[in-house]
Amino acid sequence: MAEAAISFQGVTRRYPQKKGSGDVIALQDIWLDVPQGAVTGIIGRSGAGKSTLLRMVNGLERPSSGKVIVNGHNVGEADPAALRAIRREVGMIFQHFNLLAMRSVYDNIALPLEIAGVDSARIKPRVNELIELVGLTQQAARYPAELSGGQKQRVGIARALATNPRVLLSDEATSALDPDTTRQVLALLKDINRELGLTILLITHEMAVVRDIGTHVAVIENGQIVESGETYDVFSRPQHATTRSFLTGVTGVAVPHFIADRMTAEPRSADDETVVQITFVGPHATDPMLARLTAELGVSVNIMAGAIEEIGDKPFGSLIVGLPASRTAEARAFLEQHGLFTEVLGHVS
Ligand SMILES: Nc1ncnc2c1ncn2[C@@H]1O[C@H](COP(=O)(O)OP(=O)(O)OP(=O)(O)O)[C@@H](O)[C@H]1O
Repeated sequence: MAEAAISFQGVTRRYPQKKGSGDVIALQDIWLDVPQGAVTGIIGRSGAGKSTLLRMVNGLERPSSGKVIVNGHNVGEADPAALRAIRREVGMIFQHFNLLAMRSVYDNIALPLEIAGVDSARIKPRVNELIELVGLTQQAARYPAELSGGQKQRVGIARALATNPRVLLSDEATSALDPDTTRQVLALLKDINRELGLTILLITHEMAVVRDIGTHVAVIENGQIVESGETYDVFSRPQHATTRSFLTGVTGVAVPHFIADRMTAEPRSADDETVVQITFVGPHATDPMLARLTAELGVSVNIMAGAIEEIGDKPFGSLIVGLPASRTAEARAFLEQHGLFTEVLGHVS
Protein backbone atom coordinates (compact mmCIF):
# COMPACT_ATOMS: atom_id res chain seq x y z
CA MET A 1 0.00 0.00 0.00
CA ALA A 2 1.20 3.53 -0.77
CA GLU A 3 2.57 5.50 2.15
CA ALA A 4 -0.14 7.53 3.89
CA ALA A 5 -0.07 11.29 3.21
CA ILE A 6 -0.77 11.89 6.89
CA SER A 7 -0.36 9.41 9.69
CA PHE A 8 -1.49 9.95 13.28
CA GLN A 9 0.35 7.44 15.44
CA GLY A 10 -0.91 7.16 19.00
CA VAL A 11 -1.56 10.90 19.24
CA THR A 12 -2.72 12.32 22.56
CA ARG A 13 -3.18 16.04 23.31
CA ARG A 14 -3.72 17.25 26.85
CA TYR A 15 -4.36 20.81 27.92
CA PRO A 16 -3.22 21.43 31.48
CA GLN A 17 -5.85 23.19 33.57
CA LYS A 18 -5.64 25.32 36.69
CA LYS A 19 -4.48 23.52 39.80
CA GLY A 20 -6.74 20.72 40.97
CA SER A 21 -9.08 20.62 37.98
CA GLY A 22 -7.19 17.93 35.99
CA ASP A 23 -6.09 18.07 32.34
CA VAL A 24 -8.49 18.40 29.42
CA ILE A 25 -7.77 15.47 27.11
CA ALA A 26 -8.65 16.86 23.68
CA LEU A 27 -7.34 13.82 21.80
CA GLN A 28 -6.61 10.38 23.13
CA ASP A 29 -4.47 7.76 21.40
CA ILE A 30 -5.47 8.59 17.83
CA TRP A 31 -4.32 6.14 15.17
CA LEU A 32 -5.37 7.19 11.69
CA ASP A 33 -3.83 7.00 8.23
CA VAL A 34 -5.00 9.53 5.63
CA PRO A 35 -4.37 7.91 2.23
CA GLN A 36 -2.56 9.81 -0.54
CA GLY A 37 -4.99 11.36 -3.01
CA ALA A 38 -8.06 10.57 -0.88
CA VAL A 39 -10.67 12.96 0.51
CA THR A 40 -10.92 12.07 4.17
CA GLY A 41 -13.65 13.54 6.35
CA ILE A 42 -13.32 13.78 10.13
CA ILE A 43 -16.78 14.13 11.59
CA GLY A 44 -17.70 14.86 15.17
CA ARG A 45 -19.79 17.04 17.42
CA SER A 46 -18.66 20.34 18.90
CA GLY A 47 -15.74 19.79 21.27
CA ALA A 48 -14.98 16.29 19.94
CA GLY A 49 -11.41 17.27 19.03
CA LYS A 50 -11.64 17.91 15.27
CA SER A 51 -9.85 21.27 15.19
CA THR A 52 -7.11 20.03 17.49
CA LEU A 53 -6.54 17.07 15.17
CA LEU A 54 -6.46 19.23 12.04
CA ARG A 55 -4.13 21.81 13.58
CA MET A 56 -1.61 19.04 14.33
CA VAL A 57 -1.07 18.55 10.59
CA ASN A 58 0.48 21.97 10.01
CA GLY A 59 2.11 22.18 13.41
CA LEU A 60 -0.25 24.76 14.91
CA GLU A 61 -0.68 22.18 17.68
CA ARG A 62 1.80 19.59 18.86
CA PRO A 63 0.98 16.20 20.34
CA SER A 64 1.56 15.69 24.07
CA SER A 65 2.55 12.16 23.04
CA GLY A 66 2.56 10.18 19.80
CA LYS A 67 3.59 11.27 16.32
CA VAL A 68 2.02 13.12 13.39
CA ILE A 69 3.78 12.25 10.13
CA VAL A 70 2.99 14.46 7.11
CA ASN A 71 4.50 13.54 3.74
CA GLY A 72 7.14 11.58 5.65
CA HIS A 73 8.04 14.41 8.09
CA ASN A 74 7.47 14.19 11.83
CA VAL A 75 5.63 17.48 12.50
CA GLY A 76 5.95 17.38 16.28
CA GLU A 77 9.76 17.25 16.09
CA ALA A 78 10.21 19.72 13.22
CA ASP A 79 12.47 22.72 13.87
CA PRO A 80 11.26 26.13 12.56
CA ALA A 81 12.89 25.65 9.13
CA ALA A 82 11.45 22.15 8.71
CA LEU A 83 8.06 23.41 9.87
CA ARG A 84 8.10 26.13 7.20
CA ALA A 85 8.85 23.46 4.58
CA ILE A 86 6.00 21.26 5.87
CA ARG A 87 3.61 24.22 5.80
CA ARG A 88 4.44 24.93 2.15
CA GLU A 89 3.18 21.42 1.39
CA VAL A 90 -0.02 21.89 3.40
CA GLY A 91 -2.68 24.43 2.34
CA MET A 92 -5.67 25.30 4.49
CA ILE A 93 -9.15 26.76 3.99
CA PHE A 94 -11.42 28.10 6.71
CA GLN A 95 -15.08 28.46 7.63
CA HIS A 96 -14.87 32.26 7.63
CA PHE A 97 -12.48 32.40 4.64
CA ASN A 98 -9.81 34.54 6.44
CA LEU A 99 -9.28 36.85 3.44
CA LEU A 100 -7.53 40.20 3.74
CA ALA A 101 -10.22 42.88 3.31
CA MET A 102 -7.82 45.49 1.89
CA ARG A 103 -6.54 43.22 -0.86
CA SER A 104 -8.30 42.34 -4.12
CA VAL A 105 -9.06 38.75 -5.15
CA TYR A 106 -5.88 38.78 -7.23
CA ASP A 107 -3.74 40.14 -4.39
CA ASN A 108 -5.17 37.74 -1.80
CA ILE A 109 -4.20 34.81 -4.03
CA ALA A 110 -0.76 36.31 -4.74
CA LEU A 111 0.02 36.73 -1.03
CA PRO A 112 1.42 33.26 -0.25
CA LEU A 113 3.62 33.49 -3.35
CA GLU A 114 4.96 36.89 -2.24
CA ILE A 115 5.66 35.47 1.23
CA ALA A 116 7.45 32.47 -0.30
CA GLY A 117 9.66 34.91 -2.23
CA VAL A 118 8.51 33.81 -5.67
CA ASP A 119 9.87 35.98 -8.46
CA SER A 120 7.29 38.66 -9.36
CA ALA A 121 7.37 37.68 -13.07
CA ARG A 122 6.24 34.18 -12.10
CA ILE A 123 3.51 35.33 -9.75
CA LYS A 124 1.20 36.79 -12.41
CA PRO A 125 0.77 33.69 -14.60
CA ARG A 126 0.38 31.48 -11.53
CA VAL A 127 -2.32 33.71 -9.97
CA ASN A 128 -4.18 33.96 -13.29
CA GLU A 129 -4.07 30.18 -13.63
CA LEU A 130 -5.51 29.78 -10.09
CA ILE A 131 -8.22 32.39 -10.72
CA GLU A 132 -9.28 30.46 -13.79
CA LEU A 133 -9.19 27.14 -11.92
CA VAL A 134 -11.67 28.40 -9.31
CA GLY A 135 -13.83 30.27 -11.86
CA LEU A 136 -13.29 33.86 -10.70
CA THR A 137 -11.92 35.48 -13.87
CA GLN A 138 -14.62 38.16 -13.80
CA GLN A 139 -14.00 38.99 -10.13
CA ALA A 140 -10.19 39.26 -10.08
CA ALA A 141 -10.13 42.98 -9.28
CA ARG A 142 -12.89 42.90 -6.67
CA TYR A 143 -12.43 43.12 -2.91
CA PRO A 144 -13.74 40.47 -0.45
CA ALA A 145 -16.65 42.70 0.66
CA GLU A 146 -17.89 42.66 -2.95
CA LEU A 147 -18.06 38.85 -3.14
CA SER A 148 -20.65 36.22 -2.18
CA GLY A 149 -19.74 33.59 0.42
CA GLY A 150 -19.13 30.98 -2.27
CA GLN A 151 -16.87 33.35 -4.21
CA LYS A 152 -14.92 34.16 -1.03
CA GLN A 153 -14.34 30.47 -0.43
CA ARG A 154 -13.14 30.10 -4.03
CA VAL A 155 -10.55 32.78 -3.29
CA GLY A 156 -9.62 30.85 -0.13
CA ILE A 157 -9.18 27.67 -2.18
CA ALA A 158 -7.06 29.41 -4.85
CA ARG A 159 -4.90 31.01 -2.16
CA ALA A 160 -4.43 27.65 -0.40
CA LEU A 161 -3.33 26.04 -3.69
CA ALA A 162 -0.94 28.83 -4.71
CA THR A 163 2.23 27.14 -3.48
CA ASN A 164 1.28 23.76 -4.96
CA PRO A 165 0.65 21.94 -1.69
CA ARG A 166 0.29 18.16 -1.61
CA VAL A 167 -2.30 18.29 1.16
CA LEU A 168 -5.31 20.59 1.63
CA LEU A 169 -6.86 20.98 5.08
CA SER A 170 -10.43 22.19 5.27
CA ASP A 171 -11.77 23.54 8.55
CA GLU A 172 -15.59 23.51 8.16
CA ALA A 173 -15.13 25.26 4.78
CA THR A 174 -18.77 25.05 3.79
CA SER A 175 -20.44 25.58 7.18
CA ALA A 176 -21.16 29.26 6.50
CA LEU A 177 -22.60 28.62 3.02
CA ASP A 178 -26.15 27.88 1.83
CA PRO A 179 -26.89 24.36 0.50
CA ASP A 180 -26.54 25.26 -3.21
CA THR A 181 -23.26 27.10 -2.72
CA THR A 182 -22.05 24.26 -0.50
CA ARG A 183 -22.65 21.79 -3.32
CA GLN A 184 -20.74 23.99 -5.78
CA VAL A 185 -17.76 24.44 -3.48
CA LEU A 186 -17.66 20.72 -2.68
CA ALA A 187 -17.80 19.94 -6.41
CA LEU A 188 -14.85 22.27 -6.95
CA LEU A 189 -12.88 20.53 -4.19
CA LYS A 190 -13.70 17.15 -5.73
CA ASP A 191 -12.48 18.33 -9.15
CA ILE A 192 -9.27 19.67 -7.64
CA ASN A 193 -8.72 16.42 -5.77
CA ARG A 194 -9.12 14.45 -8.99
CA GLU A 195 -7.23 16.74 -11.34
CA LEU A 196 -4.30 17.61 -9.08
CA GLY A 197 -4.21 14.37 -7.08
CA LEU A 198 -4.33 16.53 -3.97
CA THR A 199 -4.95 14.80 -0.63
CA ILE A 200 -7.80 16.52 1.24
CA LEU A 201 -8.43 16.25 4.98
CA LEU A 202 -11.57 18.02 6.07
CA ILE A 203 -13.34 18.45 9.36
CA THR A 204 -17.08 18.84 9.48
CA HIS A 205 -20.10 18.25 11.68
CA GLU A 206 -22.26 17.45 8.64
CA MET A 207 -22.38 13.92 7.27
CA ALA A 208 -23.78 15.27 3.98
CA VAL A 209 -20.35 16.82 3.30
CA VAL A 210 -18.69 13.44 3.79
CA ARG A 211 -21.35 11.76 1.62
CA ASP A 212 -20.77 14.25 -1.19
CA ILE A 213 -16.97 14.17 -1.41
CA GLY A 214 -15.42 11.90 1.22
CA THR A 215 -13.77 8.71 0.00
CA HIS A 216 -12.83 7.96 3.62
CA VAL A 217 -14.31 8.96 6.95
CA ALA A 218 -13.36 8.91 10.61
CA VAL A 219 -15.90 9.55 13.35
CA ILE A 220 -14.49 11.25 16.42
CA GLU A 221 -16.10 11.49 19.84
CA ASN A 222 -14.64 12.74 23.12
CA GLY A 223 -11.17 12.85 21.58
CA GLN A 224 -11.27 9.29 20.30
CA ILE A 225 -11.90 7.79 16.88
CA VAL A 226 -14.88 5.50 17.27
CA GLU A 227 -15.12 4.35 13.67
CA SER A 228 -13.19 4.85 10.43
CA GLY A 229 -12.85 3.42 6.96
CA GLU A 230 -13.95 3.90 3.39
CA THR A 231 -17.07 6.07 3.29
CA TYR A 232 -19.07 3.49 1.39
CA ASP A 233 -18.33 0.77 3.95
CA VAL A 234 -19.01 2.99 6.95
CA PHE A 235 -22.23 4.33 5.43
CA SER A 236 -23.52 0.90 4.49
CA ARG A 237 -22.60 -0.82 7.78
CA PRO A 238 -22.18 1.79 10.52
CA GLN A 239 -20.96 0.05 13.66
CA HIS A 240 -21.12 2.81 16.25
CA ALA A 241 -24.20 4.57 17.63
CA THR A 242 -22.61 7.99 16.98
CA THR A 243 -22.04 7.14 13.33
CA ARG A 244 -25.63 5.99 13.04
CA SER A 245 -26.92 9.20 14.54
CA PHE A 246 -24.83 11.28 12.12
CA LEU A 247 -26.20 9.21 9.25
CA THR A 248 -29.84 9.73 10.17
CA GLY A 249 -31.48 11.59 7.34
CA VAL A 250 -28.28 11.71 5.27
CA THR A 251 -28.58 8.40 3.48
CA GLY A 252 -31.36 6.08 2.68
CA VAL A 253 -34.88 6.62 3.81
CA ALA A 254 -36.86 7.17 6.95
CA VAL A 255 -39.84 5.11 8.05
CA PRO A 256 -42.91 7.09 6.93
CA HIS A 257 -44.72 8.76 9.85
CA PHE A 258 -47.95 6.86 9.45
CA ILE A 259 -46.00 3.62 9.94
CA ALA A 260 -43.58 4.93 12.58
CA ASP A 261 -46.58 6.02 14.69
CA ARG A 262 -47.90 2.45 14.78
CA MET A 263 -44.55 0.67 15.12
CA THR A 264 -43.67 -1.30 18.28
CA ALA A 265 -40.33 -2.73 19.37
CA GLU A 266 -41.77 -6.21 19.99
CA PRO A 267 -44.34 -8.08 17.87
CA ARG A 268 -47.87 -8.15 19.33
CA SER A 269 -49.22 -11.08 17.33
CA ALA A 270 -48.09 -13.72 14.84
CA ASP A 271 -49.93 -11.80 12.09
CA ASP A 272 -47.74 -8.72 12.52
CA GLU A 273 -45.58 -7.34 9.76
CA THR A 274 -41.92 -6.91 10.53
CA VAL A 275 -40.51 -3.56 9.35
CA VAL A 276 -37.10 -4.27 7.86
CA GLN A 277 -34.52 -1.90 6.41
CA ILE A 278 -32.66 -3.47 3.50
CA THR A 279 -29.41 -1.93 2.30
CA PHE A 280 -28.22 -2.82 -1.18
CA VAL A 281 -24.53 -2.22 -1.69
CA GLY A 282 -21.70 -2.95 -4.08
CA PRO A 283 -22.39 -5.31 -6.96
CA HIS A 284 -25.80 -6.20 -5.46
CA ALA A 285 -27.13 -2.67 -5.35
CA THR A 286 -29.12 -3.05 -8.51
CA ASP A 287 -30.07 -6.75 -8.30
CA PRO A 288 -33.83 -7.45 -8.38
CA MET A 289 -33.66 -9.27 -5.04
CA LEU A 290 -37.19 -8.51 -3.88
CA ALA A 291 -38.64 -10.05 -7.02
CA ARG A 292 -36.56 -13.16 -6.35
CA LEU A 293 -37.66 -13.24 -2.72
CA THR A 294 -41.26 -13.43 -3.89
CA ALA A 295 -40.59 -15.79 -6.83
CA GLU A 296 -38.28 -18.23 -5.03
CA LEU A 297 -39.62 -18.21 -1.46
CA GLY A 298 -43.16 -17.03 -2.08
CA VAL A 299 -42.74 -14.26 0.52
CA SER A 300 -44.86 -11.18 -0.15
CA VAL A 301 -43.03 -7.89 0.31
CA ASN A 302 -44.75 -4.64 1.23
CA ILE A 303 -42.57 -1.73 0.12
CA MET A 304 -42.89 1.24 2.51
CA ALA A 305 -40.10 3.58 1.38
CA GLY A 306 -37.01 3.47 -0.81
CA ALA A 307 -34.20 5.35 -2.54
CA ILE A 308 -31.09 4.67 -4.56
CA GLU A 309 -28.24 7.19 -4.36
CA GLU A 310 -24.55 7.33 -5.12
CA ILE A 311 -21.88 7.35 -2.44
CA GLY A 312 -18.20 7.35 -3.32
CA ASP A 313 -19.29 6.83 -6.95
CA LYS A 314 -21.00 3.54 -6.07
CA PRO A 315 -24.74 2.81 -6.02
CA PHE A 316 -26.26 2.62 -2.56
CA GLY A 317 -29.85 1.51 -2.21
CA SER A 318 -32.02 1.59 0.83
CA LEU A 319 -35.52 0.16 1.19
CA ILE A 320 -37.92 -0.13 4.07
CA VAL A 321 -40.27 -3.05 3.66
CA GLY A 322 -42.87 -4.97 5.60
CA LEU A 323 -42.46 -8.76 5.73
CA PRO A 324 -44.87 -11.29 7.26
CA ALA A 325 -43.58 -11.92 10.81
CA SER A 326 -43.68 -15.70 10.32
CA ARG A 327 -41.37 -15.50 7.27
CA THR A 328 -39.03 -12.72 8.39
CA ALA A 329 -36.12 -14.87 9.58
CA GLU A 330 -36.14 -16.91 6.39
CA ALA A 331 -36.43 -13.84 4.15
CA ARG A 332 -33.60 -12.03 5.94
CA ALA A 333 -31.34 -15.08 5.64
CA PHE A 334 -32.08 -15.24 1.90
CA LEU A 335 -31.28 -11.54 1.39
CA GLU A 336 -28.12 -11.68 3.50
CA GLN A 337 -26.92 -14.76 1.58
CA HIS A 338 -27.17 -12.65 -1.54
CA GLY A 339 -25.01 -9.86 -0.13
CA LEU A 340 -27.68 -7.46 1.15
CA PHE A 341 -27.79 -6.07 4.69
CA THR A 342 -30.98 -6.20 6.70
CA GLU A 343 -32.02 -4.70 10.00
CA VAL A 344 -35.30 -5.07 11.88
CA LEU A 345 -36.66 -1.63 12.75
CA GLY A 346 -39.88 -2.71 14.48
CA HIS A 347 -43.26 -4.35 14.06
CA VAL A 348 -46.71 -3.21 12.92
CA SER A 349 -50.00 -5.04 13.27
N1 LIG B 1 -6.16 25.77 24.10
C1 LIG B 1 -6.99 24.97 24.78
N2 LIG B 1 -6.96 24.92 26.13
C2 LIG B 1 -7.78 24.11 26.82
N3 LIG B 1 -8.67 23.28 26.23
C3 LIG B 1 -8.75 23.28 24.92
C4 LIG B 1 -7.93 24.13 24.10
N4 LIG B 1 -8.25 23.90 22.79
C5 LIG B 1 -9.23 22.97 22.78
N5 LIG B 1 -9.54 22.59 24.05
C6 LIG B 1 -10.53 21.57 24.45
O1 LIG B 1 -10.28 20.40 23.72
C7 LIG B 1 -11.50 19.77 23.31
C8 LIG B 1 -11.51 19.61 21.80
O2 LIG B 1 -11.60 20.91 21.18
P1 LIG B 1 -11.65 21.12 19.61
O3 LIG B 1 -11.67 22.59 19.35
O4 LIG B 1 -10.56 20.32 18.97
O5 LIG B 1 -13.06 20.47 19.23
P2 LIG B 1 -13.88 20.56 17.86
O6 LIG B 1 -14.37 19.18 17.61
O7 LIG B 1 -13.07 21.19 16.81
O8 LIG B 1 -15.09 21.50 18.25
P3 LIG B 1 -15.87 22.61 17.34
O9 LIG B 1 -16.61 21.83 16.29
O10 LIG B 1 -16.80 23.23 18.35
O11 LIG B 1 -14.86 23.53 16.80
C9 LIG B 1 -12.61 20.64 23.86
O12 LIG B 1 -13.03 20.10 25.09
C10 LIG B 1 -11.95 21.99 24.07
O13 LIG B 1 -12.58 22.70 25.09
